[in-house]
Amino acid sequence: MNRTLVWFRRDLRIYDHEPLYRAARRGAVIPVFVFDRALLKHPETGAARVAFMVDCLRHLHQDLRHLGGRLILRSGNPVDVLPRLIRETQAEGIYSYTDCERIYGRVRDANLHRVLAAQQMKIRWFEPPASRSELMAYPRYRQWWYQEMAMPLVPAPSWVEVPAEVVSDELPDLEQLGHSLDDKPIPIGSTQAARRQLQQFLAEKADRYYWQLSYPSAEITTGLSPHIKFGVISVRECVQTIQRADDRGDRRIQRSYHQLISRLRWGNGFTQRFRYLPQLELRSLYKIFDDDGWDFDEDLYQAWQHGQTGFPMVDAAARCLQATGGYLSLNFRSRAIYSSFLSNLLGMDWRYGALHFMRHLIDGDCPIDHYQWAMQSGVTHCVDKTWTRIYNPQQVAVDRCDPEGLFIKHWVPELAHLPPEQLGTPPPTKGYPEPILDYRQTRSRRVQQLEQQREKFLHSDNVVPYLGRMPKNVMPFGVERYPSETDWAATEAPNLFPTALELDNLDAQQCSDLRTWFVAHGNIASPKKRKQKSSDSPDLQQLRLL
Ligand SMILES: Cc1cc2nc3c(=O)[nH]c(=O)nc-3n(C[C@H](O)[C@H](O)[C@H](O)COP(=O)(O)OP(=O)(O)OC[C@H]3O[C@@H](n4cnc5c(N)ncnc54)[C@H](O)[C@@H]3O)c2cc1C
Repeated sequence: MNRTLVWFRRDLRIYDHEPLYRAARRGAVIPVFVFDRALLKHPETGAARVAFMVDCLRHLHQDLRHLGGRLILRSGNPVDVLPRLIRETQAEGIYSYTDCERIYGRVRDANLHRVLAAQQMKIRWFEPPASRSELMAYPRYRQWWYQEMAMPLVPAPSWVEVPAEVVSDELPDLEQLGHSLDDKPIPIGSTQAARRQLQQFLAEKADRYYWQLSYPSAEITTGLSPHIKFGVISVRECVQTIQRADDRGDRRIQRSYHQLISRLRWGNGFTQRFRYLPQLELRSLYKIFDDDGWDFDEDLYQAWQHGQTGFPMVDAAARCLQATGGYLSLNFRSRAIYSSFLSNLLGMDWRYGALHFMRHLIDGDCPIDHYQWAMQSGVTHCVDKTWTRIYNPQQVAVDRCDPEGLFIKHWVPELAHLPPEQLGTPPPTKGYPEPILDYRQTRSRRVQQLEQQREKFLHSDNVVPYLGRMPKNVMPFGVERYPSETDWAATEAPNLFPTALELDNLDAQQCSDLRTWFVAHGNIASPKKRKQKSSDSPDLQQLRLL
């Protein structure tokens, strides 16, 4: 009987999983997950996310059990573990999805490729839905994405036969993986839980989602992000479930569905950008922003991390992130206000912020997190000059995101006695710090700086010469702050799989296609246009600022 090893990574599900389905049709399967120290000890790895992942693995094992199989767990470097497992099980080779989340994973997969080839062993890579190897312009990708989402889901295999003699390690606990819990509540990690979340959203929240997205206290979003990060549910299944759901002819629900599907597409789009340009994990999109350098002040960084800036909306977000890992309670808008404060107003390198987020977010996903950070810092979509988004963290933030002050009062109880209209700039209060910066001054300094930096490339037809290149040194950001396993990064300019775009070899058409990934698109109104539409109802105005 044929035997195939199916290597799970961030695709911890049995449904809509092509490698598993095809392997099961070939014969026996060895479904394996490898606890990889390089990832467990990456500076951006957070304990809460590892705890969630362990729960996903527990449920994946149970789901495989229902199909007659089980999950085989191993620990070590996959480049050593997998060839050994192939030999031990006499499997013909490995089926797996490609993964473009991190440079580390792409270095590992290139090494694995080489080691397997040297031993005449095979690996077959599958493209995850919504991932493309070739460069295409963003509008075409967007169109293709909808076609891809409409493809039938791959069914779960009817049976998974795992050879009886293949043994698995025990599922480790968090301490055995080198982490300890920091009191963040961990949601259940399973396909069933993700499906329940989505159903609950459709039944109870869809009529308000679009309208209350900016209010963290409304907790109106789906809560799917950690599940999507680990691939416990496929984005395609989410999209099809939403499209099938009854909208009851309600325009509000239709609008919410549309908005949610767009957001799912944005997430995939960020991964695709990383596929083209893995350097985005370590660098700003345009070289000039890193060449000019950033400010850094450890005391201010600490104040920002611990919610001691004197700006209640920022401090509430800071404390919420540390206490909850952001799950459901730290929505897009509060993440954006919080991040903009560090990079724009304090002028600090966005990578310090992205690092802190990744160490705490349960849904921490490198392409989304790093790209969002870079976007909020104004160093990505800036060919369009209007795209300077510096959030005002004072009363404007309270009025637009927390008009009743519920979020702030929950996380900054020192201010619970104040009315909402004082929460933007609270009067001196015992136990609560004075503001650590002057908003107007710092904002205008940043706007000036960004405009000067952008001048360098803003009027060029071809921006590719100005983009940051893949660095030779791939050491992750943050290794000097947190003990990490980084032997893999010792090689200069390592090979990557999938390979990155070679920016210096693009033809004119490719340069122009690439540019479309980094400009604002038609369906996103520029701040100027939003102002012109100010005759809209307050609800509509507020939403356009998302
Ligand atoms: C600085 C910053 C860092 C962020 N870091 C992450 C991160 O590490 N992981 C992460 O999943 N999201 C991140 N986001 C995006 C967004 O805040 C979260 O996706 C959302 O809060 C997750 O909750 P949800 O699944 O309930 O959201 P829902 O609104 O229900 O969205 C469903 C899914 O759509 C996708 N999505 C939603 N909003 C966005 C967005 N703005 N950009 C890209 N994809 C989106 C996500 O996959 C999300 O799970 C970040 C945003 C900012 C501003």
